[in-house]
Formats: sequence, structure tokens, C-alpha cells
Amino acid sequence: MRSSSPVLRVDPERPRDVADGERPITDVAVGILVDPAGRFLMTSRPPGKPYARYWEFPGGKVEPGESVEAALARELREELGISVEACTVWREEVVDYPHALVRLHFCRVQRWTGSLQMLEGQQASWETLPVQLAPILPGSLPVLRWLAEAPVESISK
Ligand SMILES: Nc1nc2c([nH]c(=O)n2[C@H]2C[C@H](O)[C@@H](COP(=O)(O)OP(=O)(O)OP(=O)(O)O)O2)c(=O)[nH]1
Repeated sequence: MRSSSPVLRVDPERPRDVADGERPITDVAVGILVDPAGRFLMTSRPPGKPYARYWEFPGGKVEPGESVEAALARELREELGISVEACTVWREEVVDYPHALVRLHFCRVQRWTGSLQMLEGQQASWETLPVQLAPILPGSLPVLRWLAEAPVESISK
């Protein structure tokens, strides 16, 4: 089963072939952290990864047998040194990249403890709309639209 989530095609010109139907889908847990001032956290992709230095929301791939919530807690511990205490899935989206087909599970992180540390050589920035950072990862752009539609305070509850 693919998913009922909307599919964002990053390269609509890419030739399709029969193998496309067999492409594995990678689940990714992504966190939206909102600070007391109503700003949300964006991080840059570390060197060496696809789309290095593009801005995104922190997170990473779900491992086999892991829940989205557990994957997010693990990724944020590994990348930022924080402990997630409460999170819930907010929106889901499938992105068809040339390098991978991913299903993004965007989660509201309601509570965490610890101070941010950049453990993977990334950068972090607390943002408000309109975001001035560039470039932004294509699969993260819809989140900015959703945040414009729903006040950030409403997703942090
Ligand atoms: N973390 C994150 N990934 C995103 C976002 N938007 C988006 O399209 N993606 C895509 C990019 C990648 O194809 C995939 C995440 O894979 P990744 O390589 O960052 O995951 P990871 O940290 O587990 O990486 P690794 O262990 O394989 O090195 O999801 C986003 O906002 N945050």
C-alpha cells in the first residue's frame, strides 16, 4: 500500500518507468518545536547528506519496528541532545524525490527537556513567518504553508 497522503513530486519532469511502482517508501519522523515566543525551530541538513545545507525541520528516518514517536525522540536526542516528553502526529505527506520516496510524519512536539546542541554539525534557527532562510528543502515547504493557515500556537497545544 502506498499511502492516502498527498504526493509532492519534486521533479515532475523525471521520466517514470515501471520500476517506480516498486520504489520502497521510507518513513521519516519530523518534529515541529515551538518556543514560548511562538517561534518554530528549523535546522540545516548536515554536510554529506542529500540536499546538504538546505533548511528543514529536525528529524530522520524511522527504523524497522519503531513507532514514529519513538523515532522522533531518538532523532532529536541524536541531533539536538534534547529529550522529547510529548509529541503527536500533526500532518503526513509523501514526497517523491529523485533520491528517494519518503513519507513524512510531521509531529507537534509539545514538551521537551534539555538545551539545544548541534551534535551533527548542523545549524538551527528559531523562525517566524515569513521565513527568510534559504534554500528550504522542497518537502518542508508545505509546512510553512500549513503554519500560515493554522496559527503556530494552535499546533503547539
Ligand atoms: N528530517 C527531515 N527530513 C525531511 C524533511 N523534509 C523532507 O523532505 N525530508 C526528507 C529528506 C530525506 O529524504 C528524508 C530524511 O532523511 P535523512 O537522511 O535526513 O534521515 P536520517 O537523519 O535518518 O539519515 P541517515 O541516518 O540515513 O543519515 O526526509 C524535514 O523537514 N525534515
